[in-house]
Amino acid sequence: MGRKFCVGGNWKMNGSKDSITELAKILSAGPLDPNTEVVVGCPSVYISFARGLLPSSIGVAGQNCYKVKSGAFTGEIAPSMLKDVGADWVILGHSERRAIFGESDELIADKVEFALSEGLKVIACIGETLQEREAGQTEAVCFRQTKAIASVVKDWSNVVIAYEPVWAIGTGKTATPAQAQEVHAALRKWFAENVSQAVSDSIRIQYGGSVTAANARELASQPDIDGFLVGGASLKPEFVQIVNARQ
Ligand SMILES: O=C(CO)COP(=O)(O)O
Repeated sequence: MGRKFCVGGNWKMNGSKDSITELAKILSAGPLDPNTEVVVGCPSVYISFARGLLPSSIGVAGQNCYKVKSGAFTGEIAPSMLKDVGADWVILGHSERRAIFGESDELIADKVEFALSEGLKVIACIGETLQEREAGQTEAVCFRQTKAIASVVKDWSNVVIAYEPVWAIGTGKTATPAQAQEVHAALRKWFAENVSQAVSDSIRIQYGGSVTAANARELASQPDIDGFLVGGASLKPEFVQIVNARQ
């Protein structure tokens, strides 16, 4: 269908100059499948440093940003600042932002809208908790989160959706390829019915949650999985194999 496979690494609050230097060497050596778009989500204080070491083919993302240009918002970072230090993407709405920092659908939508308007590309994260899955609410939760994001997006070409079931994040409990495919297909149908067939056909939907070199190939073979958002394994040499999962 012509959707370019897109693999993101989300380093979360990990790393140092030393470890980023090592990782950049590994990613530079690759080789990385040229048919896969690669982005790494870097702690904001290291973006400039990482950008200087990574090959230009790898995009760099912030892991959060605020919803306005500048001002009295102690501790916050503006999209223009991320761009200024070398990021071209931002990850927004990660479940850790939602759960630990109390970010609402509405705040995330405001951030997505502003980041896009400032010229950043956005990886927008959604996903249900275990409790929600067990209560049969997986689709309802994912659709509600997606709807909030969709309400502010006009041009979808700079948006990637990351479906990350919260129960699979950092737990070693990966969704099975069938479980992930089921939600990805449901999301694509949601886009066809609520946005447009063209966006449904072109939007890239990543899977995230305990992706490793060992499970990436089978997940990548699913028709509606267009890439990954990788946490723990993105800090390791196996990230190269995950990037190359479609080869
Ligand atoms: O949250 C994630 C990526 O954003 C997934 O994390 P893990 O790959 O460590 O489970």
